[in-house]
Amino acid sequence: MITLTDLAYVRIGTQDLDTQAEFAQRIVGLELVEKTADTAYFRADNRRHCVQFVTGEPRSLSSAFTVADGDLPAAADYLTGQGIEVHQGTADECAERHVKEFISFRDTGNNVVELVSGQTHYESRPVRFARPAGITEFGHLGLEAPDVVEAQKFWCGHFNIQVSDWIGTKACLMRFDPVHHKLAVFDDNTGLGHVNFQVESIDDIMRNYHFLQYHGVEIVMGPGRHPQSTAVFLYFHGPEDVTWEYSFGVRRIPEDSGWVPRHFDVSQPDFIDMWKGGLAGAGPKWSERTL
Ligand SMILES: O=C/C=C/C(C(=O)O)=C(/O)C(=O)O
Ligand SMILES: [Fe+2]
Repeated sequence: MITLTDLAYVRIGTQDLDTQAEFAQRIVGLELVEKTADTAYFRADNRRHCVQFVTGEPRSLSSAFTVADGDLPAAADYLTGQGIEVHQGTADECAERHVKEFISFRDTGNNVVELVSGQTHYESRPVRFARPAGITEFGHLGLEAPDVVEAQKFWCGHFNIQVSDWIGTKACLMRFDPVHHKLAVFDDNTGLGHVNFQVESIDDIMRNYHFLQYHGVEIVMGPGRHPQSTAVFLYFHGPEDVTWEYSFGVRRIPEDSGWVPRHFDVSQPDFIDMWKGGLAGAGPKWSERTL
């Protein structure tokens, strides 16, 4: 069993680094920490960076979690013993990621996952956000997998991960600390579902909504409120199909709470947005009535 301590970063390939970098700053509001000819790093909290774009094929490259210093060799042995192929990060790869050490492997959705130790943090320097989106931290990652049940067994079987909630068998929201979920797996082929940032208030959600609308950014969903985590959310599309999310007010589940995962019924109109609860049994549309 491997103990995850935090989320570390996500690495995303891009065919248009400049556009991604401009969107991440001007629209998402992140701090650009460093940009070279083929990579750009973005900061949202004390981590030196949590998002890295890398020139190449536009797809998710890897998602990373932190383990305690000294835990990586045992983690590598454990995964190898389970028949999972493990790559040991080289010195150059570690330098590129700004970590002391990392290993990588593939999950059941064929997503590359990295376990890192010694991620560089800037504990005292405030984040120089490119705009006041209200971001407080890198919140969670949504990954895709063709079989969510199999993915859940993988994550809960090998890591200190527990299920917080199920959305049919279409999604599983999982935690490894009191936050309702830092990892969500969605039913799809493979790849990155979305990148979440927590924001400070519900006002930030609404201000960001108007800001995104003003800029003609495609809103995927929201503003709404997830019944699972009770977070108020706003999802939007960036270049090359990257989905971003702001959310506020994620539920915390204390370790001794005896939490039992709930199963949300995907046939209900409010299954992922409790503000749609009023649609249940709403009948024919008033606007479409025949006089
Ligand atoms: O599709 C459901 C999403 C639920 C939540 C939540 O409860 O906050 C997410 O943010 C997520 O899974 O990403
Ligand atoms: Fe989310």
